[in-house]
Amino acid sequence: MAHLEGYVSHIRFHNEENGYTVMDIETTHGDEVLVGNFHYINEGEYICAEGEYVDHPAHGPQYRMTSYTVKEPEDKAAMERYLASGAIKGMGAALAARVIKKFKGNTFDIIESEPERLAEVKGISLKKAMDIAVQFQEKQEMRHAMMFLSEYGITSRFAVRIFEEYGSKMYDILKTNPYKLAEDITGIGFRAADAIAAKAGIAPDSDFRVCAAILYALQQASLSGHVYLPKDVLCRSAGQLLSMSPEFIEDHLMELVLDKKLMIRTVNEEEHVYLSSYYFMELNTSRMLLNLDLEFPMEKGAYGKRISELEESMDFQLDLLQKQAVEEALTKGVVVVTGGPGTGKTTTINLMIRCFEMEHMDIVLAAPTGRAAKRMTEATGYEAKTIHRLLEVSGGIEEGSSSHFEKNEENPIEADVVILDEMSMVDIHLMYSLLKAIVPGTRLILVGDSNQLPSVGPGNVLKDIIDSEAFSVVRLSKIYRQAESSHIVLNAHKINAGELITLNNKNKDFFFFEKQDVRSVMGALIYLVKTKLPEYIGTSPFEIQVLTPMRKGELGVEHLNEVLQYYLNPASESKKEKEGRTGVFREGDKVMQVKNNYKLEWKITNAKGFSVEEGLGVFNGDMGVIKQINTYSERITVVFDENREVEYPYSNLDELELAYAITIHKSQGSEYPAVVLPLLSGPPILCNRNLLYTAITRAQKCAAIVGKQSMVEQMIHNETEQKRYSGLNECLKDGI
Ligand SMILES: Nc1ncnc2c1ncn2[C@@H]1O[C@H](COP(=O)(O)OP(=O)(O)OP(=O)(O)O)[C@@H](O)[C@H]1O
Repeated sequence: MAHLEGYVSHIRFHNEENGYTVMDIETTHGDEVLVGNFHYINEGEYICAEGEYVDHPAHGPQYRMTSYTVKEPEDKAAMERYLASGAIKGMGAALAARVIKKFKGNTFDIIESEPERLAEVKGISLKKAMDIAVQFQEKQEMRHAMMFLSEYGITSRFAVRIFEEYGSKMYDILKTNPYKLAEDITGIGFRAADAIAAKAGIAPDSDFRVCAAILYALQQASLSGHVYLPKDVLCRSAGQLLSMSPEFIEDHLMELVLDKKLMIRTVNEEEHVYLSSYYFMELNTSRMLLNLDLEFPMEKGAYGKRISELEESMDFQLDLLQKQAVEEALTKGVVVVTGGPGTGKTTTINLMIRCFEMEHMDIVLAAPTGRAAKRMTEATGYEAKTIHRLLEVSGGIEEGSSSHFEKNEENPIEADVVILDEMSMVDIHLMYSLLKAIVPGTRLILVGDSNQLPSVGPGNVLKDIIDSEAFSVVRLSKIYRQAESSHIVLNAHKINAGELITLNNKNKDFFFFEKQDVRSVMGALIYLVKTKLPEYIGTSPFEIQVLTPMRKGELGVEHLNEVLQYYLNPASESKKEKEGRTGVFREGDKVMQVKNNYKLEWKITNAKGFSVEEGLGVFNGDMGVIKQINTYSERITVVFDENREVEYPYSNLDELELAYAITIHKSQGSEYPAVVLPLLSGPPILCNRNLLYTAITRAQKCAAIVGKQSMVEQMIHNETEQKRYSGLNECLKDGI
């Protein structure tokens, strides 16, 4: 063990995650390279480290630290060095020298206890003096906090968030109830908090621990789409987390109910346990929907006349259901139109729009994703917005709270009719936010295919609304898009009906390639994406979307992206790269935003590089291409649809993923010129009919399956949908 001490003259590298740092140290006998896990360190500080000298194979001799302390600067020279190091913003070398010259060895005492005196130095105003003092104090506190948190195994990245959230209360929270971190700090879950609690010596059967596990189990359930959990399911799942009996867990439920953190609703003698926020969200969604369902009396003759006028201007006859849909849209407050691909949903929306136009009504169209909104615009000739844009997302507020929209009950959407497409993708959060912004008197028309996968977020909104039988529902079933010319449509309907599909490749848009193992699937897939399909439909390989059921495994998203990146955007000297969470990002890569971020700024620039439009928000599922990686400013520029450019600081990179391959779940609501599906094997709970149906219906011009026919058949026969615990249906039925 050797001792090393000196000033940090330069920090060469610092990993936020684990604190690993490489720095140059200026010692009395020359410069040294010091490496180790440092949690908070600034250039200009004086370090006393214990450790050993090692000879790194690539970087040569260096000193590897095992423990260290930061020595407070005691003499004039050390103080001047610290102040001049850039640690305090607005203080450079010249100013630091003047301050030290004036206050000498008392400088730090003055900054701490009489900071106003700093203003006696030329170039420091009273305001600047106070600012220096605040920064100085924050640095001291932060270092102290970092050292404290590192003893609990907390990395610098989270330590900063914890300190910012709680300030000096943090010490108390860590010692008494570290589970609070799981509630308040994004990125810290129950398990991380539990590990901290164990280090803090908190008893395994403490109330805090059990309550935290219950809340965590419900939060995890919401990530799987559940709005509530039945009591027994919840107690079992929290019990498993803690290795405790469900009965022990049950005893703690009431505590959380009294604390207003949980709500319990009894339905058919079964107790449904909700996080309070979800309980009220569901209840209010139900109430607001029912309030919208007004009658708009109109004489039969009047709308009959409208419909005949419409028919006269068209080259085909409306079927009875389409007529019914239009009639109900004119006379009811809430109408649902559902049906599979090619059954005339878009045509029906267009008819409704024409009728509303005749009545001089204000019509607003929206869909959950940018891509779906774009399609709606093209199909109707009316501008359709994303629901987020319609609600006017405002930046600065975290996802999950519903108050991040400018449009709400106080500032509602001004329209006579709101028509929403791709309703199967709308989760309970979004529906609730949307309904808050629609006042009774506005008609709401919900269009979607209830056989698509349910929304990624919690809830089963479209299905619940249909199943509740509380509203007019028109189920379109006749397939109009000519079956013989589109095997995508024909096969989608067959799959939905549980019928096997013919995989003989005797058609123009639906292909199957039988392959028995991963290697052969991979080979065929690469050939299809890189060469065959771009030629066949006349597009670029980036327009061919690989969809897969899973994230993990050789045919999962992560591995497929690695392979496809290698073939479609290989490394080259001219392309910069940056290591991300799941792999390398490279200039020219196809990427996708994987969470809603209401704060990210985008801009559209003209040919001369001037910004012509700007806005906030990039949403889950938005796809783009990496235009530039700037290693100097540590930012990645991505160009999304409509040439929207977004700059991602490196710290936001976990919001991006490579998107050569994406999960079928993520593809919902989007359509692609061609889709390739590798289907070899997968867990039955995931690989069901719904999933195959959703994947196939994403393809516009061409769908190709590569894998085993038996797997395709298995999926068609597998009707088991993952159960979603959602109570909207019951609320609507009960009229609450
Ligand atoms: N009553 C009808 N008679 C004849 N053709 C019709 C009728 N209704 C719709 N069509 C035609 O059927 C085709 C499919 O209709 P449409 O695009 O409205 O279906 P969709 O349900 O919106 O399909 P998708 O969900 O795949 O977009 C269109 O070409 C449309 O013109």
